[in-house]
Amino acid sequence: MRPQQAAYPATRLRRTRQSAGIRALVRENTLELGDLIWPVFVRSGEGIEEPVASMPGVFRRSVDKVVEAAREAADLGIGAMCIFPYTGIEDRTEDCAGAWDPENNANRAIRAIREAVPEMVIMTDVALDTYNINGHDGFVEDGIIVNDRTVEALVKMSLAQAEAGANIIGPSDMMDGRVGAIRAGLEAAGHSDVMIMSYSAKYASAFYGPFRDAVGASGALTGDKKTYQMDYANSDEALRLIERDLREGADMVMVKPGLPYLDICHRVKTTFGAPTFAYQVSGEYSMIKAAAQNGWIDEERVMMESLMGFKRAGCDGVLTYFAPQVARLMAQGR
Ligand SMILES: NCc1[nH]cc(CCC(=O)O)c1CC(=O)O
Repeated sequence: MRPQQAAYPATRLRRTRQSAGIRALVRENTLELGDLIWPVFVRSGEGIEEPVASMPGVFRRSVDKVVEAAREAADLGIGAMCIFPYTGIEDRTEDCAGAWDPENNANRAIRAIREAVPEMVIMTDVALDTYNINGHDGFVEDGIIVNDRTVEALVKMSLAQAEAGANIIGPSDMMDGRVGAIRAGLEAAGHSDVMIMSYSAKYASAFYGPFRDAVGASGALTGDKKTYQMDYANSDEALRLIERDLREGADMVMVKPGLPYLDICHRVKTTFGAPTFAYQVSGEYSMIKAAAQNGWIDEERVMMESLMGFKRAGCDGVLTYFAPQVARLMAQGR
């Protein structure tokens, strides 16, 4: 589409910017609470809300506190949450068996939220890094990340989450063939309504640093994730990954990180027209928080502007740690 317009002064583009009411009439995009998914961190214990040092305003909560937070979030109008477990180094193993334990902290949280806040949409994270002794998303044999044995484990992990009551399974591991295998596993187990949001175009990014602190992976991780997460110099490859995952049965796809990858979001949405999400990751959140704490930027305005950027790029929704803050701002009618 090419806009047709008369020459100045017949066209003065400032006319449609002259007042708040006019600007509202011609506004092209909107941001609603229904677009947001709130990532939360769950840990063991009771009555615990432990701040994550590198993510101001973000906590690791015990299951009872996650349920409380879910209730408050729902009352504020947040419709979806994504559950990430924190695992200390003492509970990490080479065989990652905690990942498919029905009683792990993530699955206990899913069950408790499903019970206490039945309307909440619950998304999960599927990858071995939060249970792995070495912090990697797949099994490591002789220093190599092994694909197919990892995929079998990811299917078991997904099934345990679906059993616990998850609505959306979120494979974030970047192994090949996992979406198809998880879909087949869900169908065979009678979970045909459980959805998959694939972290399809997930880049090997330094913006995940604070998250790895939050889940206890920073100390554990040996090396980097470049043999499975994407090279940030590539974008055609992102489209191939998205197409592959849609063909394997992904209901929704995700680009991650967010702000430095809006070009990818736009290409994905215009190419495939599938439900497209971006993850505004921990490092993006912490950068905004840190600059605001220094008094260098206006936190609320930068938060809203960054989130609208995702909508403008074509995203249907965003995973963001800002979700409760956005909800409180909107509750004040701002
Ligand atoms: N599979 C793990 C996973 N799932 C979500 C994030 C990052 C989220 C964030 O930074 O906010 C990561 C980290 C990683 O791949 O190392």
